[in-house]
Formats: sequence, C-alpha cells, structure tokens
Amino acid sequence: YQSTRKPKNFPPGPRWWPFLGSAPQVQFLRKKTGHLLLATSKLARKYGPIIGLKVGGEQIIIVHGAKALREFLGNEDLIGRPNRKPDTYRSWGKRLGIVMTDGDFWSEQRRFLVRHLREFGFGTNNMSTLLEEESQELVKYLLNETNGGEGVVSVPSLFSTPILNTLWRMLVGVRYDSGDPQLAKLHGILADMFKHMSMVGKLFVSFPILRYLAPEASGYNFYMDVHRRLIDFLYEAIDDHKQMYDPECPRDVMDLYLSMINFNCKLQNSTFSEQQLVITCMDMFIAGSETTSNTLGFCFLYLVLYPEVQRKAQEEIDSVLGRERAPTLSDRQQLPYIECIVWESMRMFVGRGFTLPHRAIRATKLCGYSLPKDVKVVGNFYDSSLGEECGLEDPSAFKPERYLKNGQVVIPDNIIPFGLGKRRCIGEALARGNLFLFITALLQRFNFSQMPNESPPSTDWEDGFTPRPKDFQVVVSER
Ligand code: HEM
Repeated sequence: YQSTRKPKNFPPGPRWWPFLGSAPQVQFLRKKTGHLLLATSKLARKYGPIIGLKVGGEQIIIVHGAKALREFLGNEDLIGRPNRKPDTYRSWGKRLGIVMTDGDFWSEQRRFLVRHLREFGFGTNNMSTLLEEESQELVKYLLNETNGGEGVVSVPSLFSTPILNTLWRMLVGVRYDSGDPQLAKLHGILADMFKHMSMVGKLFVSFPILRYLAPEASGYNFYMDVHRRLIDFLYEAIDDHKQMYDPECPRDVMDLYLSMINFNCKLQNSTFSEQQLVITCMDMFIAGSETTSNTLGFCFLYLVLYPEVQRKAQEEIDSVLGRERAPTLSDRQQLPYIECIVWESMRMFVGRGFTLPHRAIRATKLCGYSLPKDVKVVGNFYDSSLGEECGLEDPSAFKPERYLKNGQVVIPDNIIPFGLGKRRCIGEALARGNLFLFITALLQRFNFSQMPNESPPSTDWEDGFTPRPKDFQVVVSER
C-alpha cells in the first residue's frame, strides 16, 4: 500500500500516493466526466494508450484504442482470470462455501461450454427454434399490451425476461412465464448483482481492510449476500434437475455437465463438480443476460431517436418477409440492413464499457511496456468504438449504413464487440441470433416512438457490470 515506486518500464499514469495510489486523480476525473470509462480515456490522452494505475494495493493496467486492444487481447500471457490474486477472491470463495474459478479451472470449463453449447444449441437449428419462439412470445406480449392500438413500455427492462429465458432454457431446459415467481426471484437477484458490480473491481477488493472496517458502507456485505442468494437459487435448480436426470438422454447443458461430473468423479484433479457447475452457471448468467438485453435497450433507444432508420429497416423487412411470416435465423443473408443495425447497436453498447478483467499469467510486454506477473489488465472500448478518435465518421451518430459496402456488410477492424483471442466471448452466436430475431420480429409488427410532450430519451448511460441505457418509456403501436 505504501509503495509509491512504479516497477521499471511500467506503463505511465498519474502519480501513486501512499495507501490511495492513483485513486484521487481517477476519482476526480470520474466525477468530472460522469463515468470511469471516460476518466481513463482522458488519462490516455495525456499518457498514451496504456496507462498504469494503482488502487489501494492493486496494480491495474487499462488499455485504450483499437491497436493496443488487439495487441492486449492477442497476448497469450494475458489470458488469466483475475481471481487468483489477490487472495481475497479465494477467501470469498471459502466463505461462500464454493471453489472460485481460476485460470486453470476456467480453461477446462470454457472448453466444455464452447463444445457443448455448440452441440446443444448455439449455431444450430435447436437454437434457431428456441430464439424464434422467445422473440414471438415478446411479440405476443406487446400485441396484448397494445390491444390493436398503442401502448407504453419501459426499456431496457422489456427485454430482460425473454433474454434470460433464452439462456436459462439452453442451460436448464426450463422456460418461465413472465409472471412466474421463480423468474421474479432470479430477476431480483441478478438486478441487484449487476447494479453493484464493476469490471474494474469494487473498492473493497483494492482495499480489503474495508471489509472489516466498513462492511456495510463499502458494499461488502451486500456483495456477499447477493452471491449467496444466486448460489442458493442455482443449487435448488441443480437438485430439481438431478431428480429427472437420465444419463442416456441429456436434455440440456446442465444434464451434460452432470454426466461430466459422474464420468470424471474418479479422476484426480477433475475440475467438474457441483460447486463448479454453480460457478459456471453464474458466469453464464453474468456474461450472457445483461449484455444482450442492454444491447437491445441501446438499439431501441437509437431507433426511437432515429425514426428514419426504423422506417428503412421496416421497408427491408416488408420486402423480404412481408408482415406475416415470422423471421428465422436463415433470413439473415436477405436482411443486410438489419444486420447493420445489430452491429451498430453492439458498437453503442460495447463502446460504453470495458472488457472483462484479465490477469498476466507471467511477466510480459505490452506495446513496449513491462507488465509484472499477476497484474490486472482491462480494455476500455470507448476510444476504439465510440470516441472521436475511433476513426469512424460521426461516431456518436447511429448510422447502420456505415457498414454497407455494395450491399455487403463489412465491419471495420476497430469494431470488436466480442473481444479476440483465447478469452473472447463464447456467446457470440447466441447473442447475435437473439439481437437479429428480436429486432426483426418487433419492427415487423410495431412502430416505436418517443413519448409525446417529453424530451427525447438521453443517450447517457448507467455504469454497472455492463453499461445500461437510463430507463425510458416508448410508445409502441401496431403497424
Ligand atoms: C451482445 C451481447 C454480448 C457481448 C457484446 C459480449 C461481449 C463479450 C466481451 C467483450 C467479452 C470479454 C472478452 C475479453 O475480456 O477478452 C465477453 C466474454 C464472455 N462472454 Fe460475452 N458478450 C455477449 C453475450 C454473451 C452471451 C449471450 C453469453 C453466454 C452464453 C456470453 C458469455 C461470455 C463468457 C462466458 C465470457 C467469458 C469468456 C472467458 O473469460 O474466457 N456472452 N463477452
């Protein structure tokens, strides 16, 4: 804590004060700009794309701009998950009665998920049918709300239930109706969790002493409690699942996982266990639910602000599908403008956030700087996707046509919403499938417009585990 000396050739950044490290300057800029993302981006203007911070006892590197981001995400020394050090994470795991996923565990778990999610659903007809059903459920819900005329709905919360359902069905084979008490419980837990999480870490991670001095005020008690609630929920789901489990006939990803536990139980060092299944489900929920529903939130925010984009999308849908035939994933090729809306919405979402935190598994170099083993590294997507320096024309405008070249969708190299390399997103197919189908199905049947006599919804956002548009209401009318 006391050390204010930076390691040799460490990335530049604001001065490190005893105990507080660079926190005072970062906090000052955060207050001034309104967001941590914009604060570190400002520091990058002064110090260059890689900045070295110290918060409490923890050194954190933040990477800005497409070139440096690509080098960071492609560096195989930087693929660790940051929960091996500080040891705090392990002690949390012990307190919660679980084994926390660290880098070694994760590579085996990740392989399992990538393989079985693909076999079971992602990118196959199974997935298409499931997503088509969920998007049509939302259409039905809105038809009911509008009742042949108009209605008012809140965004982004409109999308939380259907998106959670696509993920939950794939993992556990269960679908919840919108009024289901179990669904409400899961929603409540996840909403609490996301509000109180941050990619760059909570203050009590950087200053573990706060856990004892101010467990309530530092948010530590709340954090532990919300994890406990999610873990209990998942253990209940596993217990239910085991009652109907038939090894000959796996129904979903959880059944496949239970088979792995049975198969591997005699192997030493197997990473498959019920505790690990809980953690893996938590990872999937955390990574997969809000990301997609908030991207849809940004999409509809901009569709309301840019009615001409909405009209153009509807013309494309009408000419390819008409008003009656529901969209399927195989229509993507014929609907390039909608694909561009999907990419533009992902840019608007990702450009307001960070990558997941990574950890250096050994000492390494990044853009010429020396990074010590175990240092935490996080990518800031603002400069590469949304800031003035991202290289796109008028980057703050919602312009899906920027990706259309001679009728083809061409994505510039700086747009990497799913990351790259060994830690890249494993849910890309599911996310893009969901975005395409929900956007198409809704625009086929409805118009979305601003609330009359109110100022337009703000493009500012709320920070949390992922960026979220500020809640707003829209008028939905049947076409
Ligand atoms: C629009 C939706 C989504 C976006 C923009 C997105 C983006 C990302 C990004 C940027 C990363 C971090 C890459 C890195 O730090 O190197 C990531 C990781 C991850 N994503 Fe997604 N994601 C989305 C949806 C999903 C979905 C639906 C799932 C679940 C099925 C999912 C599962 C994961 C997992 C498990 C990781 C961690 C991978 C690892 O640490 O090895 N994501 N995602």
